[in-house]
Amino acid sequence: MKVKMCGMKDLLSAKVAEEAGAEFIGFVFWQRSHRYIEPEHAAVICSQLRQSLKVGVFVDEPLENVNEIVHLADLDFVQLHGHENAEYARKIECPVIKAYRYGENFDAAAANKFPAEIILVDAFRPGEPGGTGACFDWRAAAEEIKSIRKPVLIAGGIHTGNVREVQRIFHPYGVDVSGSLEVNREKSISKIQAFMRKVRSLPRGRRHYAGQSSHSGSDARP
Ligand SMILES: O=C(O)c1ccccc1NCC(=O)[C@H](O)[C@H](O)COP(=O)(O)O
Repeated sequence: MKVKMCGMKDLLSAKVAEEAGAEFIGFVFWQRSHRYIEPEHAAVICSQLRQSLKVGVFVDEPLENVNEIVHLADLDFVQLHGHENAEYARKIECPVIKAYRYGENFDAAAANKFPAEIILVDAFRPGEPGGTGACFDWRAAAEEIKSIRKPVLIAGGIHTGNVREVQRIFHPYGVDVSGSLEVNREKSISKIQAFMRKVRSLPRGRRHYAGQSSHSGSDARP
């Protein structure tokens, strides 16, 4: 099961996450988030990452800004976390992760059709596009999420104490985690390391049922 650690704001945390084995490192380019990072700062951090895939998180951002940051920071993926449509996504100049919020806009049929490499399912909290620390109703969502024919990242309120349950219910391609890695809104080195230790200690169950694509292999690169 792959791990995306999101909301990195400093080089040390990003490097520790990479060294601990996180396959995806996320940077939030939505200015209203406390995890917002200036694109130039993110570009410096990205230039120091060797193995992890670099993901830029955007919320209804003008397309030209997104593509400018893709090239500035040499992003591997853009994560669309707002209400961006398919036409917008097709114009992004790198592979796309499309986020849906269970309880708001989640629709497995729409996810299957959306021009995205990976689908992320997050919790819905009105007025907060993401990074809420809330879980969605995993059991209620499980059957519908099973019908997604692409790699799926499960997000929302995941921590060392519940990631085993996420694996048991979904057997997802990966999990996305942010808030539980923080102390006083800053990433904690020990929490990053503890989360990766926990994930690596999980029994290797059956593989993800949806989206057995090239992303399910050991190399997550597009
Ligand atoms: O993290 C944010 O502040 C954020 C703001 C706006 C849109 C998306 C955002 N985060 C996207 C992520 O991929 C988070 O990791 C995901 O929502 C899970 O966060 P958490 O519940 O804190 O683990």
